[in-house]
Amino acid sequence: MSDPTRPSRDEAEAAVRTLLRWAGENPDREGLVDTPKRVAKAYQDWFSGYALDPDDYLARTFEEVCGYDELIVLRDIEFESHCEHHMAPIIGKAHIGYLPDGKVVGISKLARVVDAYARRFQVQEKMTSQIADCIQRVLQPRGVGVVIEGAHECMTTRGVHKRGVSMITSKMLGGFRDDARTRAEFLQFIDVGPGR
Ligand SMILES: Nc1nc2c(ncn2[C@@H]2O[C@H](COP(=O)(O)OP(=O)(O)OP(=O)(O)O)[C@@H](O)[C@H]2O)c(=O)[nH]1
Ligand SMILES: [Zn+2]
Repeated sequence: MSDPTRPSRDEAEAAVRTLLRWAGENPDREGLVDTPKRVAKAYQDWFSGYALDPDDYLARTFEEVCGYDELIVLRDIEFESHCEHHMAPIIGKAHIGYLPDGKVVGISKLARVVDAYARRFQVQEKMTSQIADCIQRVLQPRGVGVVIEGAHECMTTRGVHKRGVSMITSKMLGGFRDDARTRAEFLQFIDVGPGR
């Protein structure tokens, strides 16, 4: 059911015109006349995650894996998100590991879970937790580890103006939290950081 409090597309486009005027522009000049429409369309893309239920991606599992019970790692999952404080891009990579408990998921589904959370307004810590909690809740593996490396444009193109800074966050659950060897093996597999 659609949310009756949600603004219409016309209202969203009018808000973009207001911002353009506030920046000192004339939204009626040729180059800008279609910009509110383009921005609304871009928002539908950047924030498409609100319409998705990430749990759905993990519903289909496979059990014919000949008893495979070791670490499964998907590293370097690129994502694009936006920080909820400044609405500025966060560009980065997520790395996910889990210890299966009798069933596995198609690996693309882990990347889909990342996107479903990334395409929202985010704080990196929250996104890291959301991804790990979703995998734990739905797949119920023996453990999950999520590490995210993000570059925050609110720190590079404005404010403190620091380039080349990465924020690294991690969330470890189950065996990844309790067993130092599992955690170490995961971190060795993903080998986070430049120069690897
Ligand atoms: N912990 C955390 N902080 C973030 C994230 N994205 C942006 N921030 C920070 O959120 C903070 C918001 O601080 P405020 O003081 O309210 O905002 P501000 O005046 O624009 O701060 P400056 O960025 O320092 O100019 C800033 O320090 C940002 O660097 C994130 O994902 N996690
Ligand atoms: Zn920010």
